[in-house]
Amino acid sequence: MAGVRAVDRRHFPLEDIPSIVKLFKEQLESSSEPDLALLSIVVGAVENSLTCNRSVSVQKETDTLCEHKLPAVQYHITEALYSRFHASIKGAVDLTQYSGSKYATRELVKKVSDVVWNSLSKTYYKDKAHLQSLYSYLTVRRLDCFGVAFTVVAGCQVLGYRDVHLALSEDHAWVVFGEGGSQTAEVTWHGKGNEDKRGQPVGPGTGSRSWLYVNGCPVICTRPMEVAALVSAINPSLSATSDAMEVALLQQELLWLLYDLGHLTHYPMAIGNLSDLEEVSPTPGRPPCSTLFQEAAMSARTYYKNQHVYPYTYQGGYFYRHKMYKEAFESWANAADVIRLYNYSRDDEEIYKEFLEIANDLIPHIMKVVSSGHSAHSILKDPECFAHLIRFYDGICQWEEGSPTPVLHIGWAKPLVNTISKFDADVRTQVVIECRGDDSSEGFEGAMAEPETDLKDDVKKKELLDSLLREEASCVDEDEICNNKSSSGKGT
Ligand SMILES: CC1(C)CN=C(N2CCN(c3ncnc4sc(CCF)cc34)CC2)S1
Repeated sequence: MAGVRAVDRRHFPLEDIPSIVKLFKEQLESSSEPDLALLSIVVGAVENSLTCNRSVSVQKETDTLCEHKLPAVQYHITEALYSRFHASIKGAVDLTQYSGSKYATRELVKKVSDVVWNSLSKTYYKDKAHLQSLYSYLTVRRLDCFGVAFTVVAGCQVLGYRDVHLALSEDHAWVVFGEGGSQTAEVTWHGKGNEDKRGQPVGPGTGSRSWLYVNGCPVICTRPMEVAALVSAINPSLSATSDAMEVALLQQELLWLLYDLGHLTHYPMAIGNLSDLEEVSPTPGRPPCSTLFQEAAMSARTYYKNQHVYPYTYQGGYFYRHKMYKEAFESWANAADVIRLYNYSRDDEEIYKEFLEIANDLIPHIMKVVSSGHSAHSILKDPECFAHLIRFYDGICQWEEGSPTPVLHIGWAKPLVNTISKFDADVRTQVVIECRGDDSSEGFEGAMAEPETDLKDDVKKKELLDSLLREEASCVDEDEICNNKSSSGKGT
């Protein structure tokens, strides 16, 4: 039985960001484990008070830079919620039922998941914001899918199990437990209308090569990384168009604390979250966000066999917003090099939407913007840009190959053909796209190499490309293609 860790009164009331950072620092540097329940209740209380049922006009008045006063987090509220969580978990789980082993069993993990699951309010909108913390769970009995997984891990910590940890893919969360974290268990739901698999090991997901389980390379959290997950999950959004600045600043400060303590090194998405915050309001003396986006990508390559997509879409989005279009193409091509060896399955909608937006919204927008200019340095005359785009589209085509669910449809073909046909033949023929043979594992590693742009023709790929252009020409305005071709001096 874990001793009930008294909430340390000394820190309260928490009235500003430095006092909350100090609480987190002490928890992270104390000898025993950081207390997930305590920290989640505290940041959930701050987030709730600053984002829920607040008129934006009020927000404007208090947004002066000098005062970062937060609505005070009182000791007695925190202590009451903390005790309520301890009592509900310990009251519902009779530990004498679960052998004397210091390791959790599947039955124990499932029991904690059931206690959380069955205590949630019956009907609520699961995708709403601000449902990720223990504050939400303990006050309104509402949690999102990540929140359920996090609360199960916090519950197991209350029961004294130090082996139960959060496992994170880019769109799902589950737990590992047992000696060496060798066992896995689903503890929450995923997506809409899917039967939950709670209690089952993370099974065929990895076999079916679906992105949802990142091909066996999830982020396996330590306790401090679970703190990083709860901090990453802080949601400063006040509305679809505005954020509560104090909540964003709190999240940024806490992420820097975790970064400095080394707890983000193996957590690419948390580094990406910090980079996004730094892009909006850079912290003096800290690395630029462009460096942080690169660190996130390096973390995914170093620790997760480059099987994560988001580090490259974080980076591509940054370059796009800063009109660094060639760099954006390269990041998106790197993202496609990740997805190409997955098979698209029904659980992968989130990443499908990500690639759809890049291919059919962001790239067409770039093409429109650069087509108006006539600079000699235009990306339309740059063979490396063309190479990045081909690598991007080819990665999506290969993603579809062998998948149970189709990816491409006519809606993809029009923007694709429009984009490619913006590059003149004399630019296209400067690009070599070497086929990396059939060994997908070799091809996979190779995919990370820079695309060859030697000035040699690769007949096979070029024929494929031209046939694609010809074939799809019927669906795009004939004249437009012909005009483009005639301007490049080369008919089909
Ligand atoms: C490039 C982007 C579209 C920008 N934000 C992105 N994300 C925001 C933050 N995200 C995350 N950030 C930290 N940790 C986690 S764990 C997880 C799976 C559900 F548990 C998601 C996620 C998800 C991805 S990807």
